[in-house]
Amino acid sequence: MLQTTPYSSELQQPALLARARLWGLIPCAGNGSRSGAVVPKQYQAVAGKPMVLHTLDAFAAVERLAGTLVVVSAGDSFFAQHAASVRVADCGGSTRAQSVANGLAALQQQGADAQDWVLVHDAARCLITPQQIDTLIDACQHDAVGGLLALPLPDTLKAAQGGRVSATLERSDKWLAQTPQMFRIGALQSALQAAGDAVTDESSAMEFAGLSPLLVQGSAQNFKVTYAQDFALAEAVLLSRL
Ligand SMILES: Nc1ccn([C@@H]2O[C@H](COP(=O)(O)OP(=O)(O)OP(=O)(O)O)[C@@H](O)[C@H]2O)c(=O)n1
Ligand SMILES: C[C@](O)(CO)[C@H](O)COP(=O)(O)O
Repeated sequence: MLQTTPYSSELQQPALLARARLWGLIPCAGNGSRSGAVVPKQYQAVAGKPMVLHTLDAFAAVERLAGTLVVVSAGDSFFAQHAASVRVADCGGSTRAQSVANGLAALQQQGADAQDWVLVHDAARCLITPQQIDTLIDACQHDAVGGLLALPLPDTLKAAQGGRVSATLERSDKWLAQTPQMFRIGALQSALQAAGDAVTDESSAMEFAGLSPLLVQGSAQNFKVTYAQDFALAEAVLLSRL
C-alpha cells in the first residue's frame, strides 16, 4: 500500500518523489518541568515574546514549506489568545513521541500525503534559523531516508559510576541530536508505531526500523531550552541577532 509502505518501489518512482511537499511539525505539548518555569517553558517570554513564537518565525521564513502545524495539549488556549493565525492541533500526548505521532495524523487529515516530507522541530529550540532549516532540507531532500541536524561532540566524554569517572569514551563517532529531524511522513508514522513511546527523537524510531538517518551539522546555538539558566542564554543570542 502506497500510504503505509514508504520504501515501496512505487514510492521510489521519481514522479511521486518529486511531487513531495515539505511540512513543519512543532511538538509544543510539554510541561517544561526541568525549567522550573511557572508556565510551560515554550510560552515563557524570551527577548520580548513567547519562546515558541521565535521558533515559528524561523519556520515561517522558509518559503519551501507548504505549512507548519503546532501540536499542543488538549485545552491549551495559548494560540487562540495570542496568535490565532497559527495552525494548531490540540492532540498532544503524554510523551513527545505520542505528540509527534498524533501530529502526523493531524497533518494528513489536513491534506499532507504519506510521501511528503515532515520537519519535526521542538518548540523549545527557539534559536533555530531559516538558514539551518534550509541546510537540512538541501541535504535530505534527495536522500532515501532523511536526516537530522546534529552536532559533533565538542568535549571529552566520560562515563560515570557513583559520581566518579569510570572511563573516558571514544567520542569521534558521537553526535548530539538536535531538531529539525526530516523524514517522509508515512515512513516516520510506521517507524514511530513500531518503536513505541520511549523514543526521544524521530531518528531513534527510524533507527529502530533499521535505517540510518543522515547527520547534518547544526549549530551550538540551536540548543534546547531545558533548564532555568537556558532562558538567559537564549535571550542573549536572540538579542545579538537583532
Ligand atoms: N508530551 C510531550 C512532551 C514534550 N513535547 C515537546 O517536545 C519538545 C522537546 O521536549 P522537552 O524539551 O523534553 O520538553 P518538556 O517535556 O516540556 O520538558 P521537561 O522534560 O523538562 O518536562 C518541547 O517543545 C515540548 O513541548 C510534546 O510536544 N509533548
Ligand atoms: C528531540 C531532541 O530535541 C533531540 O535532542 C530531544 O531528545 C528531546 O528532548 P528530551 O529531553 O529527550 O525529551
